[in-house]
Amino acid sequence: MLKVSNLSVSYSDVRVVDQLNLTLGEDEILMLIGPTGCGKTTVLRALAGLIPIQTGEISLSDWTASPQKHIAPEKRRVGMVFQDFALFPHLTVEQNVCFRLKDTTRADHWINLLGLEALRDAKPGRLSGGQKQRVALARTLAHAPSLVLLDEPLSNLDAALKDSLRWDIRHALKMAKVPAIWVTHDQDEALSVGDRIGILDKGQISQIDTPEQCFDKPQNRFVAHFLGEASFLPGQFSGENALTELGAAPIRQQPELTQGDVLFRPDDLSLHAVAEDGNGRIEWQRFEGESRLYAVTLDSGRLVKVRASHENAIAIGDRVAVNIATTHPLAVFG
Ligand SMILES: Nc1ncnc2c1ncn2[C@@H]1O[C@H](COP(=O)(O)OP(=O)(O)OP(=O)(O)O)[C@@H](O)[C@H]1O
Repeated sequence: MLKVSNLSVSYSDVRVVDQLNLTLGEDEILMLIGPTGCGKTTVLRALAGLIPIQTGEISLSDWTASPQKHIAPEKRRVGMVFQDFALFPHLTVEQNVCFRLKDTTRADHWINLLGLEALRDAKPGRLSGGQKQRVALARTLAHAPSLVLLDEPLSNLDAALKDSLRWDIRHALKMAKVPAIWVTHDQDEALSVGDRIGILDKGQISQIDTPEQCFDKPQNRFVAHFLGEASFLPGQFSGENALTELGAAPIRQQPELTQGDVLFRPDDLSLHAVAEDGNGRIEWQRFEGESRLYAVTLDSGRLVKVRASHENAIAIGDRVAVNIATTHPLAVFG
């Protein structure tokens, strides 16, 4: 189990990670997500022992590191997978995976499991991006790490490959029964692949929870905005209901609040075109394949985003009626 308490890291005098706490279960996958420059890679580098830490403790199975007690990277049993694969170009797939291994049984297991058998003798230059990343993962897992850190492992791959490889990586990590922290910029990846998500903001964890909780019950507006499209409408609260300009909405009760903003995800609203009346006008639309995302400027001047079927094509500038479609309680903020 990984336990990180009060971890702070600075570059020169600038604090980049600030009093970070987290605990990871035995085979848990934590997705670390946050705006550019918020400190995600720095957290990984600190856990791997590649940079000194200023406060706190990191402990994993049989070691504990602190500012006073640095543990060398090679003593930590932490495996890293990078976006640029970091393979040795002059070595074959097998030699890359077995690099510095005395017992290669485990290497054979991962070469097999990650579908690399036919490529054993190939050099990295001949491999596709997805194959290279499988080799990098096989090499990491063959060394029986106690923790795996993945820094945007899929960001150099095309969309179709990303989608299948993310599940292969998850499956392999679960088979290896090893905890992992996986940094990504991709919100869909974070929501779908992780057991939990940690949303980092300026070096601090803003929320750490299951994907469902982070999406449905964001702790603050930053998290609400960061994980998917978010529109806010002011409302008067009464028990489990809010009265908004679009009518009554079911809300998650917050007894201390009598008014505030209601969070609407694009699927919480519906819209249809109207010849006249209605309550808004299409500002822009984004075709998403199976669906369309519309931005509607309501007559109040507020903007809401609504997802509709791809068949439902409405022109920019057209009048629409927007309604509350959800029956599940929505998050509210004071
Ligand atoms: N070696 C370094 N020396 C000084 N400052 C650094 C160093 N590495 C990173 N930083 C700064 O620390 C902050 C956090 O960087 P970090 O790479 O951890 O962010 P990140 O969340 O991984 O960003 P991104 O999503 O863009 O990869 C940034 O402001 C960055 O400029």
